[in-house]
Amino acid sequence: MELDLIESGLNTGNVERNSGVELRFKDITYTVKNKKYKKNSQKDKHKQKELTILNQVSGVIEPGQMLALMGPSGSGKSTLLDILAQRKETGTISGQILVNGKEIGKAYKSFCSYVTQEDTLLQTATVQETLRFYADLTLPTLSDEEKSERVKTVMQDIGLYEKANTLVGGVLPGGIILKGLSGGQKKRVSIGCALVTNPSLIFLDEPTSGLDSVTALSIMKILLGLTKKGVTVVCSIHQPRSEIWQLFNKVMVLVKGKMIYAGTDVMGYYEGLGYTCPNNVNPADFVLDASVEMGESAKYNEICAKWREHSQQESLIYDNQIHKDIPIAIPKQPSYIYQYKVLLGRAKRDFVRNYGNLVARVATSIVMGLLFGACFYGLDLNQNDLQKIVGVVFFLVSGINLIPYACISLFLSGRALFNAERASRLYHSLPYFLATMTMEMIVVLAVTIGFVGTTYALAHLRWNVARFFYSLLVFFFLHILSDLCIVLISNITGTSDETFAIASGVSVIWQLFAGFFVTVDQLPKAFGWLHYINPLFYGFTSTMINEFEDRILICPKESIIPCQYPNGNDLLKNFGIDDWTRGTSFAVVVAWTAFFFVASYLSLHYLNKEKR
Ligand SMILES: Nc1ncnc2c1ncn2[C@@H]1O[C@H](COP(=O)(O)OP(=O)(O)OP(=O)(O)O)[C@@H](O)[C@H]1O
Repeated sequence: MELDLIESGLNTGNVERNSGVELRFKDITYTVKNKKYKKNSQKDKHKQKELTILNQVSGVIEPGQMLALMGPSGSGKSTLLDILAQRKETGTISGQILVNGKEIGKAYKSFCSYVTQEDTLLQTATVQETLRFYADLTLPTLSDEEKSERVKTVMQDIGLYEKANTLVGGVLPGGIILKGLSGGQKKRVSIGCALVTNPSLIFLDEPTSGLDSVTALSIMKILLGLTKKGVTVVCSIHQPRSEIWQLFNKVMVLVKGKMIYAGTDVMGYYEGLGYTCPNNVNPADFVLDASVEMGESAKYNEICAKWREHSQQESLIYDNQIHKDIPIAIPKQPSYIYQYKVLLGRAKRDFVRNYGNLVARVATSIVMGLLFGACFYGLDLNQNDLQKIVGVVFFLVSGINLIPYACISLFLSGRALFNAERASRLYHSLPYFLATMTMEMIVVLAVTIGFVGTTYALAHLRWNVARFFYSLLVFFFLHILSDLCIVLISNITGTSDETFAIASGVSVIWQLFAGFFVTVDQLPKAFGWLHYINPLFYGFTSTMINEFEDRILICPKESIIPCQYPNGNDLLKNFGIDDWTRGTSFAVVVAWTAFFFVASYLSLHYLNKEKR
């Protein structure tokens, strides 16, 4: 039924299509550094410094064609697609890519879209919201109504109009399974995202991989429907069933990084080379098997040379063709503020629909506060309780530092989506980072109020409005700082196990040298500096001063032993922190937070790229 919708004729919404473009690539060569090559090594003297992944690959893709890019595993299909979609960020690329006979530079992106092999979609968004997010970021000049119209059209194109309000679904960070779309429907949404801008060309990396044969066929029929609208579809594909094979009207075959065929009669061409398809064999299986054989045969170079000669002649014909002029407009990039607003809107929705982490963190913080309160209920300012008050202050500092460990999987799980969306140049990393951190700060505020508020109330710490809010502010910054430290480590390592191992080591060192277990004066001189590069030391110092400065403490009456701490300042002196003020130590906490803010953003921006 869904397919009927597609085949019944598609409209293009309000977005003008750059229809009918011809894509030509000439002599594409792609090389990468050979990581196994060691300079000056006798053993490696026969190894090449560089590996050639694609070697002078040329081809023409005509408007409205449905093209299968085939070849054995490792032949360079994904690499060629990445280069044609201009998503390759590593290695050296040479050659030319022409749209209707012209090199169009930055405008190229407005003509084409790319669908990756894996569906990287936000689980908590509905189909409509997912497409609207793309429309908001890629079509910023359209009005709200026009964008809604466009999204509606795309949902019809991909046969998911009925599922507009269904969540994408999948496994949420932390392992909760959210019911949603099937694998095939998710693939359609990925295709829909690529269709929002109404591209003339759509590249798909193995769109049927991981799907059952019926779903794979329905996806390919959707793509065929697009070609009827003038969209050119280019798919890398492994071993399509014969019904899918018949949907293609052109095949390109890559073997060991070289093109050995491109055209509409691969069977006839292979027969000419001496490879005949036996009866009752799926033609796609035959093409793949024969291509593998050619790659291994002694005639491989001869076969490549023959095709190259053919393609050069073909190229001459295309060089002399007169092409329709195309509007070459460089797509308008929305401002960072606009991107931030769109990303914040999505982050809010995600936050509300995936509230498990928020609830767990706030509930844990309140339970921890209640436990602290129960253990240290109603502390007084007498000499016996002073050590307990210091203990509560320290454990608040260390607890706040440990709570962000609950977010390691949350931070890491967002990376795949971020990488994929950034590779599609949907937005810049800065608005993404700011939107993510804005939502995180709301949780941090709730956790800090829950934890610190409960403890302060029950343990009777310095309970006046100004002192309490000051402490809240210090703990809020300590929490953000600890969050950002984990974000930084997770961006560097990229795995939760390593993040946990490194971050827990850092926390132990920070806590050990925070000034509670070993005071500043007691530290061996060689380690003295460890206090000063330790954010928890400044947080502890600041809250200790807030708690004790200028406070009259209770001394035992009629005691023969002199009172140890008649005033809070004496206690601060004993901890070696009387040289600091609340303000200066808090300023250092803020400076550390700023440092981690910048460092974690830079790590996100520079270290978190798709390795394409
Ligand atoms: N940046 C790179 N550094 C080193 N080798 C690379 C790089 N990019 C690609 N390759 C190598 O180039 C070859 C072609 O890779 P590519 O992924 O394009 O092949 P493919 O035909 O898509 O394979 P498959 O069908 O298995 O997905 C592989 O051997 C791959 O390891």
